[in-house]
Amino acid sequence: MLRLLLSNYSRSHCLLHQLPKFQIGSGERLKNLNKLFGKLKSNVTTNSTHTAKPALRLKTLWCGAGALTIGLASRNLLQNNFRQVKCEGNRLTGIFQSTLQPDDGKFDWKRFWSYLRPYLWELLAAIAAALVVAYINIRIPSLLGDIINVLARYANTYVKDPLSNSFVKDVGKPCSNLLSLYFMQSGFTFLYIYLLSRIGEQMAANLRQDLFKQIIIQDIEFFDKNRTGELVNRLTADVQDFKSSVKQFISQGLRSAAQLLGGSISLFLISPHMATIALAAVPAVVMCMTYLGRKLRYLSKSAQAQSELATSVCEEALSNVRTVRSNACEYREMELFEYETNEAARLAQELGYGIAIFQGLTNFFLNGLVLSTLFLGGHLMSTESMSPGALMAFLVAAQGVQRSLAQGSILLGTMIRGMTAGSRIFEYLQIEPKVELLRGYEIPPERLYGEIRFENVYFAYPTRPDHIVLKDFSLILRPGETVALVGASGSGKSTIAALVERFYEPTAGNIKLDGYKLADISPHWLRSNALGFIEQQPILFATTILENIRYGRPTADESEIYEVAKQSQSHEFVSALPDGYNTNVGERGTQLSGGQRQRIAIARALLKNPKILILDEATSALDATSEAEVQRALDNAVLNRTTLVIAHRLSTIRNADLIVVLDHGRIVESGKHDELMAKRGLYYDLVRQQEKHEHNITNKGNTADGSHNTNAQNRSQG
Ligand SMILES: Nc1ncnc2c1ncn2[C@@H]1O[C@H](COP(=O)(O)OP(=O)(O)OP(=O)(O)O)[C@@H](O)[C@H]1O
Repeated sequence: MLRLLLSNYSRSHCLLHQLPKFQIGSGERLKNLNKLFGKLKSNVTTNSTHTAKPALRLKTLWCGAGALTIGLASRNLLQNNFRQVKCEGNRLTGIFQSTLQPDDGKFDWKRFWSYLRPYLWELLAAIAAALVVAYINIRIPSLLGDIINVLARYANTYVKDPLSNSFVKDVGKPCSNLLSLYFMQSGFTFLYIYLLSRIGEQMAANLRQDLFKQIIIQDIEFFDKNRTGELVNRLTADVQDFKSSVKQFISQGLRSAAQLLGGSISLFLISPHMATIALAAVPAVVMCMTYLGRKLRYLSKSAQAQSELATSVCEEALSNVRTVRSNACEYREMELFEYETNEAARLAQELGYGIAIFQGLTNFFLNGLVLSTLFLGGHLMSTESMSPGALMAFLVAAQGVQRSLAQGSILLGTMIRGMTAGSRIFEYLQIEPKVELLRGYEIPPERLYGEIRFENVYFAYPTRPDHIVLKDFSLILRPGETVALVGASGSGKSTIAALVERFYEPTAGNIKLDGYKLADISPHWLRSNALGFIEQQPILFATTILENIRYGRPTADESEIYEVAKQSQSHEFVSALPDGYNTNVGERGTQLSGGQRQRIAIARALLKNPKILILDEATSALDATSEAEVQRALDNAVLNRTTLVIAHRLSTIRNADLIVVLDHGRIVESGKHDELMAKRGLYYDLVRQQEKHEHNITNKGNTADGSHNTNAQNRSQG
């Protein structure tokens, strides 16, 4: 689908207005990624220990917290080993380690700030409102105390006439004060929650848009390496997690921080001596908690990566449901999904255990604080350095501090989740494509002839740099000529087409279009103006036929669309459909036959009126009748265009001006059809095989319907 998108105009055209905003540190990021991929390549065993190791270290730390931790450690170790065994022999073999990436990057605060900065005033207003609410919360107990004091005064008094009684007067003032505080509290609560939700939603939308932009402009190499499910997960679940954590952290964090500050000041005002002793232990506790927090962040990242893997299993199975069904693999997919989700749940539980232990330790520290206050305060009371009332007030204030600290430890869990999700989003935002879509020349229409030259091209796919696919490949495609590439499977035919499309860059040598190096030409211009690409199995979008054709050139009007539909032999069958051009083709075009999809794809390519056409085995997946129809469409399409045909069938080869026979990325023979037939080389063998194959198809056709429609006859009818 992405290749289609790149080779067409419309969606990439929209990118003109959405160029990446962030270009910082891409080199370093790529280096890190390369390192990471290098590591991941090593072997499954290393990876298994790699994921298990930090978890083990964390567990060693937890040992102090009791036997529960030891049980957990051994259980997890067993499960990690089990996972390695279980992954062998299923379609995820070798994949899970690539998603469980080590915690390499720190949270990018600078980037986070760049998303927050546009909403600075709203944020400041939200902070101010939250602080007012926190202040009101501190004030409310003392006003409640005033009311209780009045009530206590009248507790034993018999009131004859409640209205004439001074009680109403006495209680009226604190009550009206409290009421106005309640009003203010609800007003400011509304304000800060509303503002924070606005900021959160806008930030999330910006993040999603930037992430999508950044992903869709990546080189094809990026998509070879990353699974669609993973990418979609980052765009959805991670952005969602990040947004809710930021909102929660700011709103609750502000309240707790304000209360913590207010409480601590009260503690110092009541007894500076005891407050100093109580708070002396805080730095050690903070250090310990920070260490634990870092470990929890690693666990959180693994849990999120695993949940991403589970999503991609489900996404892949659902989007390829026909393949699943035809291989009767529903139950296998269920098992696989169950296994992956259980694994995600296990890791999330492990994180939950970590957070629970963290909070348990926090509570222990806080309770210890109360106990030592009592102990110390009692001692001070015994020496008459402190009154019982002051001790009581200190304890109440200490409890307020305790509550906000306990809340803080819960918030730490939220922060860890949010930072993990954020760093996973920022990780992709930083990757810059090697080939920029809009950078480069645009050849003026009057100088565009459509000559393609390969000059001593060497190429290896970035994912397999050691496997050289093209070796010293040179070829000229003259304007208006049709060149057919033939050769055994894996000989490099599709690779040549991909290089013309600039899906990849040659490792060495040059490819030129009308004398201009392809590397210097804008890939966006090239694909939207000069090249038309028709794949073996074209993919349509889940929209109408009209819009699918228009995808080739969004500015085209309906008459132009009907014209190319006629040229591609689509008009007749489309007009016969109940909704005509407004027929929805279903997901990936499944509601049309293979041949119909192919003809719509040809129409789409013709709408660009490209000088160069690339046909990647455009008819090889079709039956004889569809092939004849598509062939007629192609015969129209190639007229006056430079055409590169990746051929498996003799029909296309016979019409070609030049046939090039490839073997392991090298040209072994080339010439016209008859010349090659005469030479009896590799090409001859290929032709023999194909003639035999076509003969079999013809015989089958005869037996099935009694007709004598050979491929050749079909073509001649066309
Ligand atoms: N995206 C990719 N990443 C890594 N290697 C690839 C990729 N695509 C193809 N290859 C490898 O490159 C070689 C050439 O593949 P290519 O698809 O060009 O062959 P082909 O001649 O078109 O084959 P077929 O006729 O079967 O389609 C093969 O060894 C293949 O495994």
